[in-house]
Amino acid sequence: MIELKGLTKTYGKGSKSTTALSDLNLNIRKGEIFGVIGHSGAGKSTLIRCINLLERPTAGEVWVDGINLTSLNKIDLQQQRRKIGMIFQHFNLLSSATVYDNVAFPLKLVNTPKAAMDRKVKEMLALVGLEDHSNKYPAQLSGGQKQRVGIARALASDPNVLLCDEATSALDPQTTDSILKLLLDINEKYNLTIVLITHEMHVIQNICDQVAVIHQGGIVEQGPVTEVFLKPQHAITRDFMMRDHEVGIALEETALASADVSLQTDGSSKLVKISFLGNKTYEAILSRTVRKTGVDFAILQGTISTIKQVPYGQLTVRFEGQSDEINLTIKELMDQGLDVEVLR
Ligand SMILES: Nc1ncnc2c1ncn2[C@@H]1O[C@H](COP(=O)(O)OP(=O)(O)OP(=O)(O)O)[C@@H](O)[C@H]1O
Repeated sequence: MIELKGLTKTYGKGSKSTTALSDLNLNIRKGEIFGVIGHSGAGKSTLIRCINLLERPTAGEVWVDGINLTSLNKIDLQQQRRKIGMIFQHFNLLSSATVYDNVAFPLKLVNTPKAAMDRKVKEMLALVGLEDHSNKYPAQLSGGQKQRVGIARALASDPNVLLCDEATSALDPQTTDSILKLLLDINEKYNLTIVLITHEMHVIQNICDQVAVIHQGGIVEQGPVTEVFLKPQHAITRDFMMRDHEVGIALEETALASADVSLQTDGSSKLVKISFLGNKTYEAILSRTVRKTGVDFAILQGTISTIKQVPYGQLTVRFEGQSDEINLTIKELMDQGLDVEVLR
């Protein structure tokens, strides 16, 4: 659906130039919610603005729906851009226009007949739950309501793709969640491809199918959110996880220290991290297994949460017993579909 090939963007020239994106490649499938996460200055805004060519890449190609946007002339590009909606951190609404006129704006630009425009605007306002606010001005709305207008406006032209540029960064946590829920509903209802950039892991965790981690203008890690979330490989990804789970990480460090003590006393213990996904999170797999193998365990740290409404759990556990019994326990857990990482 969206393919970025060798994307490079350099701002400025000579010694004062900054390379924001460097030979970046990315593939986004139709109907996916694809999140790009990165620290400030990593290149997120540049990347998302290159997808609809609000920013022209210095080199590389942008393909959307089988069309190479970078090869189009101005008129053809304008036409293709209508199929790519965009929402922004600070909403970018017309302050002197009503909610109705803000949503109608892209339809007026292409001379949509009045009756069709009225139908579409009302449909979009109902979709975002603002049908009773159509005569208000942006200044009379809350942040979440302003973003809902932004979403209604972006969807009014029936786009195939919605780009979200830090769309919830200016909102409080509760409003953020309601906007994320709306994006998820829209994705499901219209099979709309959504690309979002963010610096917040919980945004990715809430609604994304796939995630790419961007650092210094390149993608350093990418994959299904469940995989990247449960087994972060790159230091930058781990850093993001740590910010969201600081307490858990601190406890894990304590657990590692306690394992050292235990190892010094009897030698037959192992510290492991067990990850559960889906319904397995709620099953009594661990207790069933240790009852069978005769191993004791101490739980040193644990989390249960959800990734895009799928439950997952992570436990840091110290097994104690004969070393062959411990190894058998680990094997049995893995055979039952749990992910087990031996920490020490
Ligand atoms: N118009 C510009 N002119 C010059 N340099 C720019 C311009 N826009 C971005 N940059 C530089 O490109 C790099 C990437 O910036 P970009 O805004 O894409 O990062 P970001 O990940 O979106 O950061 P943030 O989260 O802070 O918005 C930075 O070093 C930035 O200073």
